[in-house]
Amino acid sequence: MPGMSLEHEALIQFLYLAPVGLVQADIDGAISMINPISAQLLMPLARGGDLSNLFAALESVAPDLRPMCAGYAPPSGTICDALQIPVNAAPHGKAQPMILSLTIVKLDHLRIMAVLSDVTQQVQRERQLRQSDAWLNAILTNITDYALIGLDAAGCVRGWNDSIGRVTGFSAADVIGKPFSMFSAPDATTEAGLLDRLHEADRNGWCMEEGTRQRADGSRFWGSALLAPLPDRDAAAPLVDAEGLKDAAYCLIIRDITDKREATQARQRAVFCDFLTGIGNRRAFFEQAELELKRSERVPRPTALVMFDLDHFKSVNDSHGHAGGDQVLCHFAAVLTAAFREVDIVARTGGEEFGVLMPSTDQAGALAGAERVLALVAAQPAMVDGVAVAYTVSAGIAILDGADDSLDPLMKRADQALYRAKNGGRNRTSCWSADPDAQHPR
Ligand SMILES: Nc1nc2c(ncn2[C@@H]2O[C@H](COP(=O)(O)OP(=O)(O)OP(=O)(O)O)[C@@H](O)[C@H]2O)c(=O)[nH]1
Repeated sequence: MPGMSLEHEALIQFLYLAPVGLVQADIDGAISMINPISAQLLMPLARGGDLSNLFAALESVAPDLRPMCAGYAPPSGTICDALQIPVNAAPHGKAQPMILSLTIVKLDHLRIMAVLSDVTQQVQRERQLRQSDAWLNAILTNITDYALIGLDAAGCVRGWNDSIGRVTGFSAADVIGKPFSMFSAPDATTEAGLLDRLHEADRNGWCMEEGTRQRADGSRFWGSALLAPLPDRDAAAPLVDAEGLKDAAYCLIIRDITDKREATQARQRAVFCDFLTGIGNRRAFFEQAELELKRSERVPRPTALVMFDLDHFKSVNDSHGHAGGDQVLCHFAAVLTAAFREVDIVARTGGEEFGVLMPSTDQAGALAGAERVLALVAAQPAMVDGVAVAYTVSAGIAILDGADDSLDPLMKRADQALYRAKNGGRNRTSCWSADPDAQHPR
């Protein structure tokens, strides 16, 4: 029948193109059909390259196949399922002994079908995973400068290893059930920042950050935090032994790297620091702010931008020289650093223009921050060659809008508010509003 031959042709084509080895044989192993992948896998094993019989071809590596098939009584069914056959003779050019996976299905009392694949790499990966487990266990019990913490899906502490006490000074009673932000200094993180880390770990498989951490006694250290989601735990085979860690959703490893901080910061300074003031440069501001904006897109939260511009700076330069003007800029950068949190992104975005992006901050919080800066500048003039130089600054504030798809519209609004503060007489703050008359002047 033409239909039959078409079907047969399609089957043959499928067998040839299948990404695994397929062999059809009779119940005694005599091969009636073999696809190229099977031939490739079996050829090096078959004595004299003879591929007429499946059992004979595999004789040297799986001698019990023939009796296994002969002894399989049911009329049809799976004779063996993903049987791993180590091929002792490593193939040419490969140091790794090869491992074949073999499944044999009895189709009827006359025919069997075999599925063959090379699982060498998979087995190697499984072995590596087991090694990692062993390694992780070693960390848990032996290494002392890491604190290993198990977190639940919401980022709250479930368990820890003994070294948590050595690294952070916290005891079990202090940490259990608390969000992992408790290990960060309060001004170095926000509640939403904690969720960001969990999302980033979920998306990328891990998340690593460095920052100021806090010990139980309030003292601070520079620490790295590696956060990794854990695969679903099999209760019968816990990955780690410590109480509370085995069912954790995330693994957090905190390390005290105070001694490496200088090297890390020197590298970052070269790329992301303003050469004059030492605070973030324009590039750092744009990169970090875009990142922050993406985070607030995923987990909405208020985000504020404050743009500062020194007033009549040209006349500061004219009176005290360009070098004197530089010292005033440095003074203002130091004021900004003191006035804002570590989590805020503070940068010099232009000549005498500075930007501060404040995560998880609403208009009232941003306004308070800007007013704090104006008060500090008024209270502590810059010192230029031993002479006090009084100066003032204006600030424009804008809040991230759900429609903002980049930093540009937010900056534009903050600039408009800043322009209004300047026009309103300088040395003041202004919050952007869609209605220009309603913009909040100081
Ligand atoms: N010392 C110093 N001056 C700078 C630097 N970058 C920009 N400037 C000066 O900053 C001044 C900015 O002047 P303008 O934009 O006219 O503004 P302004 O005099 O501050 O007046 P308003 O902003 O309107 O209050 C110019 O004189 C620039 O030369 C810098 O790195 N160091």
